[in-house]
Amino acid sequence: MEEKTWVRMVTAQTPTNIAVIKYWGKRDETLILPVNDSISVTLDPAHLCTTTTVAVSPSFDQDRMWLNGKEFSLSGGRYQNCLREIRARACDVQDEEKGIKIAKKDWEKLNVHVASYNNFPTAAGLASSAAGFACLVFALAKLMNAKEDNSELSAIARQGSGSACRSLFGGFVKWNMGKAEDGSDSLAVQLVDEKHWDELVIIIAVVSSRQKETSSTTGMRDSVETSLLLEHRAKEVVPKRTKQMEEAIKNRDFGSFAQLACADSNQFHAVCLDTCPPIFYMNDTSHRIISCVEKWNRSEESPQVAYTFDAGPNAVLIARNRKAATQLLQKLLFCFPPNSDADLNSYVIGDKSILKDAGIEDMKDVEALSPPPEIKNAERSKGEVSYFICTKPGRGPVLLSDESQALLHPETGLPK
Ligand SMILES: Nc1ncnc2c1ncn2[C@@H]1O[C@H](COP(=O)(O)OP(=O)(O)OP(=O)(O)O)[C@@H](O)[C@H]1O
Ligand SMILES: C[C@@](O)(CCOP(=O)(O)OP(=O)(O)O)CC(=O)O
Repeated sequence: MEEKTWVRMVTAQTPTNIAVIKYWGKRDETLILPVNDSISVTLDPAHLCTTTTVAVSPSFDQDRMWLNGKEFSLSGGRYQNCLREIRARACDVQDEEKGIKIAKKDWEKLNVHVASYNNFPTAAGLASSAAGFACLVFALAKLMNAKEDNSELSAIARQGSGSACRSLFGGFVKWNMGKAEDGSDSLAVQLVDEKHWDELVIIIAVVSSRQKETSSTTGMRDSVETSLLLEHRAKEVVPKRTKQMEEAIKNRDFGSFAQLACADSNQFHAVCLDTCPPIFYMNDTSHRIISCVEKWNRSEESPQVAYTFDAGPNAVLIARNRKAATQLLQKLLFCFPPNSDADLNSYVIGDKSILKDAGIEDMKDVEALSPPPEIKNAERSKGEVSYFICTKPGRGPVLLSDESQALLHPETGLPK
């Protein structure tokens, strides 16, 4: 290794994902091995993603990380596991232009700096940990010239947070639970890429709430210990449902897709209720959103929208196409208008063209919306939803080669 001080950096961008067949329950807590397969859709990184820059330099005296601009400890077991696993796979690196030569054996002695930024709220029930760990592992693998493919990297990201393994791919992704005790076959594979079913539109209702009381990690541990329904779900329900979901996705069969996704979300929340002590992730607003979607779907010949809820009250609504998404947004804005002083521009974010298609330009248009005909005496409740994000299925991780997008300074390796 040359003694001259240098900094080598890599920047990556990784999407978040939402499960349509849920992961809930581990059979191994340390390796993060699940009790069932799960399937997710990757969300468009333009609206929800993590950007992470990782750097290495002989001048760094310890591993350090900054998350959203603030120093953040890497001492947690999950970060340590990811770092150890990637270091074990590091290879020789040679950058002639910068005069950098790192031999495989040197990686054990070199420290890294990590700076990460989420373009959406962290720890707000929008799966920042999934995008975050996937991005960390992907970026470190590229920095250290690890030769593993994205599926193999997903088995490392999984050790940061289970759901993170599914963020290594775009489109629809399956996490195979695997059988091996060492977790080597518990990894993510891409079912179809984001172009396969590009008609789908996703609207996320970020529901106003306090910080959740039970983290996913604790919640699923309690469910494994106490819920008989979870045992039945993992053994009898998910294996069949996963196959049916794969078929529905392959055939772009929205009717089956919606039925399976809604049923699986509802069963996951039923497992939470079946847990001792019971866990309540959804709130009254979540239930009202379910009711709106169910009534609309029943009033049509075939389902227009699927809903799914993770470990929190936010609704992820997947519309069969743009027309359905436009109608959905109109119904949602009727039932859940913003507070009177709110600005529409910050109430509906992401792909605003859907708002335009819905003919809504300002608050007057929201006030003038007609009640959804399928809901009797539809009420309007202001302020129950904090904001909506309009997005779509998206691509997997990418490297950002433009140095101006790096979050660390190319000479010091400290946050810009
Ligand atoms: N960009 C990131 N890089 C590395 N780790 C991150 C990143 N963003 C979030 N995390 C980790 O994830 C934690 C937040 O995870 P948590 O499960 O509480 O929330 P969430 O993933 O945003 O929401 P949810 O799991 O309810 O969907 C953070 O405290 C941090 O440890
Ligand atoms: C409800 C879920 O979002 C649970 C996600 O759990 P996490 O992946 O956050 O849990 P850990 O593996 O303990 O980090 C369902 C899902 O994403 O499949």
